Amino acid sequence: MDAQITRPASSNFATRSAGYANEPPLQRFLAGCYGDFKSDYSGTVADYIPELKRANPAHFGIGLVTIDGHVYEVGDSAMPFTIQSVSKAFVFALALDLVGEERVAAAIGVEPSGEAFNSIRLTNDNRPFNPMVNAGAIACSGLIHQVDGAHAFERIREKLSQFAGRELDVDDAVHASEALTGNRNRAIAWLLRNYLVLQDDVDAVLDTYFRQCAILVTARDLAVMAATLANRGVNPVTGVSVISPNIVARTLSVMTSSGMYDYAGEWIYRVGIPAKSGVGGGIVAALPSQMGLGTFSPCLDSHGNSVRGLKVCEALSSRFDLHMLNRSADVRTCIIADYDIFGISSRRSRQPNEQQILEERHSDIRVIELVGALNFAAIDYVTRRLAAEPPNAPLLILDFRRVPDLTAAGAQLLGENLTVLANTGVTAILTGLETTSPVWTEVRARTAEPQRLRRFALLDEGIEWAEDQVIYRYGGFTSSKETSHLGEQALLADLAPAEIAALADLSIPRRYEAGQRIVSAGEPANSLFFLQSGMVSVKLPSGVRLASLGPGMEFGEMAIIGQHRSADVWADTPVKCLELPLDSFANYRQLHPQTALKIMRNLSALLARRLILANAKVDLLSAY
Ligand SMILES: NC(=O)CC[C@H](N)C(=O)O
Repeated sequence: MDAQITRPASSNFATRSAGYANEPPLQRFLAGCYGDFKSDYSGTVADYIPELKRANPAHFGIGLVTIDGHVYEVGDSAMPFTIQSVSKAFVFALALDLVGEERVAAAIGVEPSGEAFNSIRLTNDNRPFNPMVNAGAIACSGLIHQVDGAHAFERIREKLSQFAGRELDVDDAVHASEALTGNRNRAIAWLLRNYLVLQDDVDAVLDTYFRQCAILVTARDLAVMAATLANRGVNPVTGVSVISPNIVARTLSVMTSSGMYDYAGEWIYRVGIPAKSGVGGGIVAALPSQMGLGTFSPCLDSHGNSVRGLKVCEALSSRFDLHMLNRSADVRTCIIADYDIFGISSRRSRQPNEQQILEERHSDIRVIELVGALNFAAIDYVTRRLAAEPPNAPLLILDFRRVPDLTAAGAQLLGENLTVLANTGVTAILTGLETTSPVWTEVRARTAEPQRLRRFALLDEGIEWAEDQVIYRYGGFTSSKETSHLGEQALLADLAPAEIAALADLSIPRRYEAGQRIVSAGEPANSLFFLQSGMVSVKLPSGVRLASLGPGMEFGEMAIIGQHRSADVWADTPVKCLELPLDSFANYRQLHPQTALKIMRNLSALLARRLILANAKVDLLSAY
């Protein structure tokens, strides 16, 4: 355990920073803690396990891992030491996972004992008080042994490795040392055997327990493990789902009430972060939905908790107000935008009669864009806002593209609300969700009126579908199969029939199959197109749709003023159009300057309209 310090405390992060020259304030704070507490040699190194006596009291490492997987490290954060009792939290989680809540509860309580970690006292019904003291932890190892027998330890090592995000090893010397001297634990184990809390071979269970305590970790590992608990069971560094959120909640509960042994009450009062300590000098602390902390310093106080580790936790909690019960959240921030479609149509360009319907009925479609992980309180707010604020649009779009998670309670409230709305004729359109999205599955399962519930991957698709419903309802639908005459083209507005006929003569009739690319971004722009029937979509090479066009609309018209195509145009249906080569058009312009002027004026009007629409969208985006 006397390996060299691999990285000096003060410089391991300075070289890492990129971008702005200064390091993040939290890194500075942790480095400050290291500086402030490293000269504190109070407490003593655990010596009842002889091998632990060899720990170097100077060692001091801090790791902190954020919910998005960023790792802060200071001091001896890469120094290995034995996990000892810190393992208890994670092995408890594993036991719950393997044998289920009922069997765990039958064997082990969840009451704080108010006694030292190695207390031999059991509850009145002869169970260990909780899984965070030795008796309860040995009982947990026993439960896992009942399932896995000789492979119990390997199962534990694997699970802890997943929590840490790397393969963990064992310190054989510490294991052997405790196995040789751990008679008090042996006494506890035999007592548990007497009450049938342990049902397997006592020595085999004890060996599993001793070995699990001798697993080697670093402060960084502990921080990742804690962050996995803080992140509802998903390791934020590896992205691996290690344990279910339900089990995480139970594990954090016993850490809160008993993680720091007979200091647990004081700890939760002063620091307010679920934590677990071990006699190897480690502490894990997990602040739900924010971060995980891991500290290592071998000198322990009279409760068996690392002195410097306690100080780091206290300093961090008080400096940044991290007590878990001192929290505030403004649910109102979960709605980032709430609007009807006035001026904000989908990217599908509409025929004039369709456009007019949408302009009149814009308040029939309400869009609410949600943001952030949504819980019970946030969805309650959304449902109240729907009840209180007009418009009572028959088409309600809820956009989830910025929502990473919806709790079961949130899904329940939303499902109930959408059911009630459906019964009053409202169709809910959830956008930003793939078919496989758990949010979609959850909400759909809880909405009793599935025919009034729709889903689209993109908000734009949802708006387009809603627009179609409005247009259909008010009788204005123009079939994409309908054919338009050249005179209906906006670019040719106000041209006399003879002028239009002359242009038609210069054009080449074209037909395209559905799915065919008509124009490619980047190629020379040497013609423009008048769409006579069918639908086309203008898309960026990335696949983002800029517009969908129908009969009577032109595309590629930017060729008049630009050298290259700026986007792809795809046929969505079979398409019939007229292609007007630019060189023919150039000749025509020279011969008919007055007609050309009208066309240029129409082009300017088209571009102006597009700019007004784009401005409305920019305005909407910047308003939130
Ligand atoms: N508090 C602890 O870390 C105790 C663990 C140690 N292996 C023991 O059982 O005594």
